[in-house]
Amino acid sequence: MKLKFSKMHGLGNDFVVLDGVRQQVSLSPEQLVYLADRHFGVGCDQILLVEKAGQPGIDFRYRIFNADGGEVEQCGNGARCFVRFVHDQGLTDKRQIRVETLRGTIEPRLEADGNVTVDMGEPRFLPAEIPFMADEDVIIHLLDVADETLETSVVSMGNPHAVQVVDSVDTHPVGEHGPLIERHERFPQRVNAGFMQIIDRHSIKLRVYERGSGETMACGTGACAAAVAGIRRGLLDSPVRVTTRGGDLSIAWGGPGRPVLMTGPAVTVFSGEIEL
Ligand SMILES: N[C@@H](CCC[C@H](N)C(=O)O)C(=O)O
Repeated sequence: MKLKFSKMHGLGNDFVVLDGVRQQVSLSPEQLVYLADRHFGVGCDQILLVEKAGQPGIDFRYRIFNADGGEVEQCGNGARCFVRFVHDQGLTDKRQIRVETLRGTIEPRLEADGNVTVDMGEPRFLPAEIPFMADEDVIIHLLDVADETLETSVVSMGNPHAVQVVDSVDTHPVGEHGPLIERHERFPQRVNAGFMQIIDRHSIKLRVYERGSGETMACGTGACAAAVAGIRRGLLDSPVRVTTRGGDLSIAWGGPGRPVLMTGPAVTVFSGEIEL
């Protein structure tokens, strides 16, 4: 089977994007892992699949697979690439679309300056998939990791994030703590581990060790989760500039009950065809 794909990225968080509207796409976990493999396949952090929507009023269905082949609920940098892909490929002429994901609807919009703003929906501090969370008002949880007790905020942006404040993202042991947090027994579905350094009330530096992909250059939902956690903890004010290893995102949040707006770039690198 030959599959057409585009290689895209949002701040270096890179994707293989597949058009499942005009071609038949049904991939096994092994084929997904092969596509994501940086040595034997195309190479990416996530594979994004565009499908026809299953409900009226929605433009497309958006499916996301981590590099380990597991399907997940949400991907923020991918959402920006998604709207650029469907627009540039002629799948729609709309600049703002409604997209269904495994956890609700998001609305990405292509801006005149080429950036994309995504209405990511409401964050939640009581994710059903994280059973140990007992009270939505509890915004700091103590997590024992590597002989240390970490103060983490657990935020769902559709997908789960455990975010902590660190003194320096450059020297913090992200590579050591990230995998331990990702697979901590308190997260049966595993979790994305965020490490944020507060620069001032409107800016942070962020590294994210992603569930199923390892540390990435940037994580869109991780940026939303970190900004939301910082605002709820009284450390930050909206909008927040989030500086990742791949560049900057702007995150705006009006507080509980309001959606998170994420703005940043979406870039196509090349398109190709691969035999699977
Ligand atoms: N890179 C993404 C998040 C992708 C999914 C994540 N690894 C998960 O397992 O939840 C983003 O930009 O949000």
